[in-house]
Amino acid sequence: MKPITTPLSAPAANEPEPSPHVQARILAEALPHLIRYDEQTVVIKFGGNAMGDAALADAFAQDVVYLKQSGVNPIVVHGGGPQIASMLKKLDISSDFVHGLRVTDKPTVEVVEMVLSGLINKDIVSAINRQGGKAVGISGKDANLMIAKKITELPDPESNLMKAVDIGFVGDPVEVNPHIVDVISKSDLIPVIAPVGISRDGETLNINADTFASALAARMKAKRLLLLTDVAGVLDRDKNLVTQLTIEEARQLIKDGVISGGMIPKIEGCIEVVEAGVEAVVIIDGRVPHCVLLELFTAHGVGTLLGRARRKAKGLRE
Ligand SMILES: Nc1ncnc2c1ncn2[C@@H]1O[C@H](COP(=O)(O)OP(=O)(O)O)[C@@H](O)[C@H]1O
Ligand SMILES: CC(=O)N[C@@H](CCC(=O)OP(=O)(O)O)C(=O)O
Repeated sequence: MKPITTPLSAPAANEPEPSPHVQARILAEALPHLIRYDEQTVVIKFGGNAMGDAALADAFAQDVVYLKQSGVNPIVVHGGGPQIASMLKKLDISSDFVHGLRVTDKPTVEVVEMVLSGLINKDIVSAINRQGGKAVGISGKDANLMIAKKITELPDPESNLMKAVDIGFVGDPVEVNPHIVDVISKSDLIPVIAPVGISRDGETLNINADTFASALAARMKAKRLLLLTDVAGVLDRDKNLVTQLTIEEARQLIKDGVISGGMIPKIEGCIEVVEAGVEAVVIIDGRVPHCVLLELFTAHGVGTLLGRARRKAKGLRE
């Protein structure tokens, strides 16, 4: 694991505009990346923390439209943890987390669905459409996209052995039917998906958005899965950014407690995705404007890469 000390940060407000010649060169330099991702599926998970800032959310929407216009096939899965938390607070409903997952009773799952499939989904759809795209919002319930089963056991933090739990209406994907996503994205439309699933007996289940995006990316054999979050990437014990992780190193960081909270389902999802044959998953810093374009269309990576693709040198990707 090689820490880097200078992750790419947001540009300064007074940064000078590049000259037209430089702009043209930048476009020309993007060409090999455009060819590489032509007609490839890229699943992008837009985390609830990453969507807090309106300017950043607009930059994200612009990146998604840019990808679609460039011949890439972007599929957006969104989170909304902080937004669910603030709605629950308004309604005076308390909420706990176990192993990075929200304990979800019946009233909570109703709020989760309203916030994710209603408010947030339509906000993102509108943001993409404002940038000239044509987004369509769905959830894992539509056309049985994400069939899930209630989680009944989780690793015990002390023994690391699986232990029976009851965390309510929280689901783990068991069957992914991406037909509806294929139909939408084969046209000029961009699918935007809320991470709500359905059980075989018709119960609504709250699914962690990283887990949802990972299951979809794995099933669709996506070229890349990008997970946007509110940190520079995975941080080691000394809070340095880890630019690249193997599956074994990732598992060890969870066991050692260096990876905790919401980073656990992210990393567990990443491991499954890479094992399912997706070339690479990247956890990227959603606080950096245009982080999606930076990651895909420049040689500068912006987070932690887990997968088969290797970085050439510090901060750079092959
Ligand atoms: N080793 C780690 N490196 C980076 N972040 C970590 C680590 N361990 C725990 N975290 C936490 O995981 C959070 C990201 O997960 P989460 O809150 O679910 O974000 P999102 O809403 O973007 O999915 C970080 O803000 C950080 O608090
Ligand atoms: C089971 C579970 O924890 N579900 C999540 C779903 C939203 C989510 O994952 O949002 P972020 O990506 O913004 O964290 C929750 O209720 O918060």
